[in-house]
Amino acid sequence: MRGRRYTADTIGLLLVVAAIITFMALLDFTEGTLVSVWVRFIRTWMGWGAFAVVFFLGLAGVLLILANNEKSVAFPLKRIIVLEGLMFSLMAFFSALGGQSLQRASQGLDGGFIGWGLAEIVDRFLPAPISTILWGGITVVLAVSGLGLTGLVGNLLDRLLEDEPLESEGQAAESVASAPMDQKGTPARKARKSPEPKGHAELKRGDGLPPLDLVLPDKTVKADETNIHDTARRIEKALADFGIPARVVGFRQGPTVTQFAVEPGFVEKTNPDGEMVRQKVRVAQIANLHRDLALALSAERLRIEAPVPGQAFVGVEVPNADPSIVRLRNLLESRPFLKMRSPLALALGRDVSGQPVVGDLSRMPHLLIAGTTGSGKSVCIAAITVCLVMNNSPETLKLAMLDPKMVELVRFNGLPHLYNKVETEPERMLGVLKWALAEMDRRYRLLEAAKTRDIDSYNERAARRGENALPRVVILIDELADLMMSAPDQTEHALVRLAQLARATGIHLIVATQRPSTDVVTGLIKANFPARIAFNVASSIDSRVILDANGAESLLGNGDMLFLDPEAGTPLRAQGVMVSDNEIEKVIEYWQQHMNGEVEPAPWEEMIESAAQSEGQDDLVERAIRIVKEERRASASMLQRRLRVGYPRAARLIDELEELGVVGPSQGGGREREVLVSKDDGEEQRNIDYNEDEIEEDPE
Ligand SMILES: Nc1ncnc2c1ncn2[C@@H]1O[C@H](COP(=O)(O)OP(=O)(O)OP(=O)(O)O)[C@@H](O)[C@H]1O
Repeated sequence: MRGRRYTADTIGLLLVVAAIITFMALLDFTEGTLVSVWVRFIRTWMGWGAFAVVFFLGLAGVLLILANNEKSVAFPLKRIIVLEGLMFSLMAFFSALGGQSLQRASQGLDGGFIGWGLAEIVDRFLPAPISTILWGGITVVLAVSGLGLTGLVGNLLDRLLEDEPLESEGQAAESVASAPMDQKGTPARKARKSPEPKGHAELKRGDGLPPLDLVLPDKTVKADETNIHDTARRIEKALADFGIPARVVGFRQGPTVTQFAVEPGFVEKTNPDGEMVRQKVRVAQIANLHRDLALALSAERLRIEAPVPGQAFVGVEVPNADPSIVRLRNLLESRPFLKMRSPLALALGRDVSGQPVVGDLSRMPHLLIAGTTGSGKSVCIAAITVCLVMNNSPETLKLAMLDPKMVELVRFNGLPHLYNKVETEPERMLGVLKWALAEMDRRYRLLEAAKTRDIDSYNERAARRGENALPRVVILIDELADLMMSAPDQTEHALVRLAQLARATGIHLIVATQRPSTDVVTGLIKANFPARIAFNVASSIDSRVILDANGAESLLGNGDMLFLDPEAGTPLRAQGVMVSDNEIEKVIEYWQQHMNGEVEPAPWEEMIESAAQSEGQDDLVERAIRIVKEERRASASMLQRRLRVGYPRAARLIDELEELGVVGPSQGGGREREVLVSKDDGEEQRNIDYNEDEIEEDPE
């Protein structure tokens, strides 16, 4: 590895030296047997184009050295093609200008033999001076396109090369093999690594962002074809033993599971008229056999996707004997990730074929994560955080982290993106949510004053006018249950209101819980968090609470997840990204070195202080919410009476309820306010779930 690195550096250096020597020899500053032969050769064939050779040699050398030292400069193929074209058209143009003389070409003048040949071809159809003007025109267009990379040709090539696969990278991704199988279940062609893109990373990453080598790359894992072949045979046999003819027609291997494509066969039945008819096996028959298949394959757990969306087969997902770890670096460089072109692009993991699973937080626009203890939630939140801070500076992205578990997220203390430090006490966390609501309102007022629709247009306008842009804010909560236990109504209403309205103002929520019960993930919360990640859960009931579908109970833990993208509709199985403490430290260190790191007091400090001053207030708010829900009307005087508080306090409470979205705005004239939440919010959901509890856990 090290040897290869030095070789590349040496070749790069030799190319640069060759460029310098050639340049000097072209100007007659140096000579030598070899050098003279070389210079005569390029002068004769390329004429003055020989200077372009110097340029290309030098450029190739510099790019090679930079790329080898992780500082690769984006140099797209289209630019190379345009520059090459420019070189040839220049040579033809020189030749045409020089009167298209073969004698001059042989003396190493004009465009040399090549330039003369090109000019001669065109001259046959378009005699001078038209051909000269034509070559001049082509040269100008290519020069503008190649050097400025705008132009017609650049765009045209853009289109032509749109589907060109990016060069595959040195450090290949996790094993991402897939192959069809022949009749006997043998892989019909060698499993191959799918090309993992690279090369456009630097182009898309903004200036001043941390280098990608701060985070780890994937390790290459080869598909074990013998094992796969064997498992395919056992799946077919197990199904046949239950009277289900089916064929394994392919497989896709991901980091933790291999998905076998099972094509249902036909069974022969006698119809009432005594005739034999062929009937296709129903997918449900295969899906119902997941336990028997797990037994036959001696697999701990097995998930059946029946059918695989958009495919004509059933997917049987068998755990890999040797699961591999998904790392962040290759995902950050991958084409699907870069293609999102979003500052809030999230690299979540790799699917069952090893392809990157990515999502755009600004479109989700909030994310709910659930899973039992030890299933991978905290690792997921840490990976998301690292992914976000690898792509955003502390000026453009702010994070608020709430971690009642006090162990997982505190590792991020000191990160300049973080407001103050990770909050670990429930009372302070409530303060953060209240601040977020106030910040959202403040931002709406700013957007309104600037007559802009959302944070993007606001920031564009601010940039044009040289004003301060608004940073995006991501609030990460590592355990919702604690907050919901201490102040259920306030937490729910704050989360719901933020989830409903905060998107346009650039505030996003990422909320995790290990208790996907309906008193934590209430119906209202669920309805407002359409993007969800389910890690392994205890039962199919929990799985339905999170995903509205079974499946998460069959996951393997350790970052094995189902990602429900609101735009896709069906949950996608993936292995989550893992980031190590070391990677987190490096990224924090990078940002600390690049920012003048004064930790400002948290913006919610004031709110927390004022809350502390009026002790017991939270309790009062909770009671007020309950009362307006019951009474279906709300006014300060009613709260004054029911809560036995003074009028000013009751009026403040009504304002707080309005802020929380529980009651509508003042209608004037002392009229009662509209109650915006139904009495059954939360309750309704609880009832549904009691009913769901009655559903048999396994429909089998
Ligand atoms: N993406 C992953 N890849 C590999 N291993 C993982 C991954 N995610 C989690 N693990 C393993 O699972 C362990 C537990 O993960 P994590 O701490 O994220 O669980 P959790 O769901 O947050 O649990 P708790 O709710 O108890 O905090 C990790 O220490 C790690 O060993």
